[in-house]
Amino acid sequence: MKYTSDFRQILETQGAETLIEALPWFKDVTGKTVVIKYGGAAMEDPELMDSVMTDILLLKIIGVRPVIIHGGGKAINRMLDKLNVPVKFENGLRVTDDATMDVVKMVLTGDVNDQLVRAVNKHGNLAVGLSGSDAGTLKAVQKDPALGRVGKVSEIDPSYLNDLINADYIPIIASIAASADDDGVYNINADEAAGDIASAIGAHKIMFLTDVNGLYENYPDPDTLIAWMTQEEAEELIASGKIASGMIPKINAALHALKGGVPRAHILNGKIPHAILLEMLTDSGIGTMIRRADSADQLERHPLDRFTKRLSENLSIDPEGDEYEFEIVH
Ligand SMILES: Nc1ncnc2c1ncn2[C@@H]1O[C@H](COP(=O)(O)OP(=O)(O)O)[C@@H](O)[C@H]1O
Ligand SMILES: CC(=O)N[C@@H](CCC(=O)OP(=O)(O)O)C(=O)O
Repeated sequence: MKYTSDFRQILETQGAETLIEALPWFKDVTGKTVVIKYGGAAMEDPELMDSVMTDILLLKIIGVRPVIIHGGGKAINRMLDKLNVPVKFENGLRVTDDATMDVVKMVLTGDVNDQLVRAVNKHGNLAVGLSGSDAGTLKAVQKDPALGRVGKVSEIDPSYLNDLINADYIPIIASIAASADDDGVYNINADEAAGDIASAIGAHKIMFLTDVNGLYENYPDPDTLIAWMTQEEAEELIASGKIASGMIPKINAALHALKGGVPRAHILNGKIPHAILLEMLTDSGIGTMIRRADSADQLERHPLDRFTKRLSENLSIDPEGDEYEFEIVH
C-alpha cells in the first residue's frame, strides 16, 4: 500500500512531459473497455458534468471503449421533495415503494440519462442512452422486503451492450433493472450495477467517480489517501471497520468486479477537473487504484517518481545533446 502525493501542480506546469508520461498508459487502455460509474455529488454541477462527458469522449477518440453507468440519487431526492414523497434510506439504499419507484424511473431515465447523452452528443453522436431493463440487459430480484422495489441483479445479458460497444457507441446506462419475477422494474444502487456490468462485459477497468479524492485509510485525514492497494488489502480494510457510509457499497462493488475478472478498480474525485484523464493517463494517478492480486497487468504506480519505473529503466539520454529515446516494455 502506498500513499499518494499531489502531482497535479507538476502536471499543470509540464505539458509536453505529461503527454510523454501518458504514452504507456495510452497503450495500457487503448482498445479496452472501461466502465465508469458516475453519480452522487460529483454529478451536481452541470459544467463539470459537461467536462466529464468531454473527457470520456476524448478517451473514446484515443481508442478506449467507455461504458457509463449512472446514478442520480440527489436529483431523485429533489423530485421526491417537490412531489412531497418522503425520502428514506436504510444502509445507503433508498426505501422504494411503488410511488418512489415511479419517480426513480422518471428521473434516471427521463432526466439524468438524457442530460448525459446530450452532453456527449453535442460533440459527436456517439452516446446511446439506455435503461438496464432495455433488451433484458439487467434482471433483478427483490433485495430485502423492507426496501420495497430495491433489487439485486440476478441475471445479465450483455449482448445489447456488446453490440453497442462493437459498433463504436458509448452506452450510458441508468441503474434500473427489469424484474425477473413480475412485469415491474427494480431500483438498483448504481455502484452495484456498475460492478455487475463491468464483470459481465469483461471490462479492463472500473472507475467510480465520487466526491472524495479516493479511499482514505483513516478518513478524513488527507495524509492517508491510498494511491494503490491490492484486493486483499481492500478486503482487510472493509473488515477493519475503517470504511463507512457510502464508501462501503463502492468498495464492495469494486471487489465484486475484481472477483468477476476485472483487473483494476479506481475510486476518484469526479469534482476535480479532468479526474478520469489524470487517473488513467498519469503515473501517480489522483485517486485510489485497487488491483487484482493475480493481475497479469504489470504497469505500476510510482507516486514519487516522475516516470514509471519501467519507463525510466529504459530511458537513455544522449549526454551530448538533448535527444533521448526510450523503450516501453510491457
Ligand atoms: N475510508 C473512507 N474513505 C473515503 N471516503 C469515505 C470513507 N469512509 C466513508 N467515506 C464517505 O463515503 C462518501 C462517498 O460515498 P457516497 O456519498 O455514497 O458517494 P456518491 O454519492 O458519490 O456515490 C464520502 O463522501 C465519504 O464521506
Ligand atoms: C437502491 C438505491 O439506493 N438506488 C439509488 C439509485 C441511484 C444511485 O445509486 O445514485 P447515486 O450513484 O447518485 O447515489 C437511489 O435510488 O438513489
